[in-house]
Amino acid sequence: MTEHFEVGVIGAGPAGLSVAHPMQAAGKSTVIIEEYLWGGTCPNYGCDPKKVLLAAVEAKERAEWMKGFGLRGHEEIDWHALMAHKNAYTDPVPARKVMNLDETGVAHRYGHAFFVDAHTIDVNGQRITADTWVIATGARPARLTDVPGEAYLFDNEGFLNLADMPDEIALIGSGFIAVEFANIAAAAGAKVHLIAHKHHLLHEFDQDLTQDIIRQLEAKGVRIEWDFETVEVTKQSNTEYTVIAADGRTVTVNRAFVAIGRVGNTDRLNLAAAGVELGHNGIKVGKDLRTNVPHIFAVGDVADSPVAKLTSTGAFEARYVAGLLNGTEPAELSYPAVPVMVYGSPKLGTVGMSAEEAARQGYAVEEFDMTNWLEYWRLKEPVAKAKVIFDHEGYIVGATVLSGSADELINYFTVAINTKQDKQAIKHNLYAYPSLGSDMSFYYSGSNDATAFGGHAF
Ligand SMILES: Cc1cc2nc3c(=O)[nH]c(=O)nc-3n(C[C@H](O)[C@H](O)[C@H](O)COP(=O)(O)OP(=O)(O)OC[C@H]3O[C@@H](n4cnc5c(N)ncnc54)[C@H](O)[C@@H]3O)c2cc1C
Ligand SMILES: NC(=O)c1ccc[n+]([C@@H]2O[C@H](COP(=O)([O-])OP(=O)(O)OC[C@H]3O[C@@H](n4cnc5c(N)ncnc54)[C@H](O)[C@@H]3O)[C@@H](O)[C@H]2O)c1
Repeated sequence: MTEHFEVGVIGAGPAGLSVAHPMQAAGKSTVIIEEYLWGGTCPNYGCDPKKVLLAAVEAKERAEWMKGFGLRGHEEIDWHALMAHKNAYTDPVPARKVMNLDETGVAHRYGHAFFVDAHTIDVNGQRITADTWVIATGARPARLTDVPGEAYLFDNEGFLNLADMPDEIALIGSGFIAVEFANIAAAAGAKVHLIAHKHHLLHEFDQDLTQDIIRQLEAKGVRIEWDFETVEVTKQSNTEYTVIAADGRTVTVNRAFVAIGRVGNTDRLNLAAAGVELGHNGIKVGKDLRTNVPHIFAVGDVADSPVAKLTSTGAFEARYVAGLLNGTEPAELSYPAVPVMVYGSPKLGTVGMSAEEAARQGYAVEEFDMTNWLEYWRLKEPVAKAKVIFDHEGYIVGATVLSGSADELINYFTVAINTKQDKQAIKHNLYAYPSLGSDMSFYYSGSNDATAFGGHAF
């Protein structure tokens, strides 16, 4: 028997769920299909568990800064207890997502979905038709090709579920995941080798500020293997693996992980049966996130859309498609400024125009050290820097922030960009005092006394 719905969604990650719920709420019969963990990458084996683990790393680091300023002793990460804390967050996620679907009345089917024709999919041999399909199948870790022994490598899911932190690990990659996991593993006491195949880390970020990230990683004992092209991985035992480079260098560890980017889950959808075309980086979509087949949309990591592949952007795209289908969104999606964060120690956040692009456009780049701001000074935080870009009219158009609270501060700059604020506008906002917001406001008021260890000259 074939079931029919007005809207069908493939993939129950942040993007799929963010389109399914509002469609059902608008009275459209909606079904969502998931083949693995309800909730998808972010809450199960991505952003959220990573940030839960980071809680202990941040607490340990903050305690270290305060040594001699009111704290003494030595903090150690108890990986088993930390994992239990993480599992207390992740274990209930899939069941909770299903409960939410039941509460809002979205039908859900468990299994692998693939197209039979442009209106029909197959799940476990059952046929489902829908007037509108939304593909939200996300992405999976890219793997090294033509590397013997590659299958010995774990990925992000393996790392975020490690029952024990091995004594020595290798992270192959030099992007978000490699840097974030290197920081967590090093704080948990592992000897970490970060294997970069070129001579840079986080190449899409401000390369001046990434030097601080490199210094901080090295200070924590992370060994960065530059220009290391992995050609083979060998297994000596269940707890000993060797990663071999083209130039003969070797790194022997207890566990090695791969984090070299992600590829969209497009290959097992039988897209040809639906006539859906691929772009360079996922499913080809127009400015309304419609594929070349008018009743099929793609959102989130799987869509070849012009933004960073993040939970925030995926959910934003999904809400847009729901709004478009419900008649509340315009025919073209326009994205606000997208803040992008690397959750290392320190954290690195960026939004809007980069300093490099600003130099090309002749825009003003204001660079400043924030360690004297009260919020940073009281914590004895060693590194806190920012670069803020102003256009010719004085409006903020970009910012990059490096500090333990960069994830919060970048949000202020994101709002400043989206609401077209200049220095004057920031000064005219009232923020809770003392807080990062008030520090920022004082900075722009010119009343921050940079020479007096964070004391504000009122
Ligand atoms: C380690 C890690 C850390 C991250 N940290 C952050 C962060 O801090 N901040 C941030 O914004 N982003 C972060 N991300 C990125 C974020 O997780 C993704 O951008 C986000 O999950 C994308 O959502 P999505 O719904 O498009 O895809 P996904 O979350 O991947 O969901 C897609 C779902 O579709 C299912 N599926 C696939 N194919 C089929 C099929 N044929 N049939 C049925 N179901 C199918 C999958 O099983 C999956 O559950 C991180 C990613 C990783 C890996
Ligand atoms: N904080 C966050 O928002 C966050 C955190 C983690 C992941 N993510 C998302 O997940 C995606 C995947 O993260 P990622 O770190 O795997 O990818 P990435 O795209 O951030 O970085 C991949 C890195 O691997 C390197 N690389 C490519 N091929 C290689 C090879 N053969 N050997 C060694 N290095 C190689 C690349 O030069 C690049 O620096 C991110 O792009 C992002 O969309 C976001």
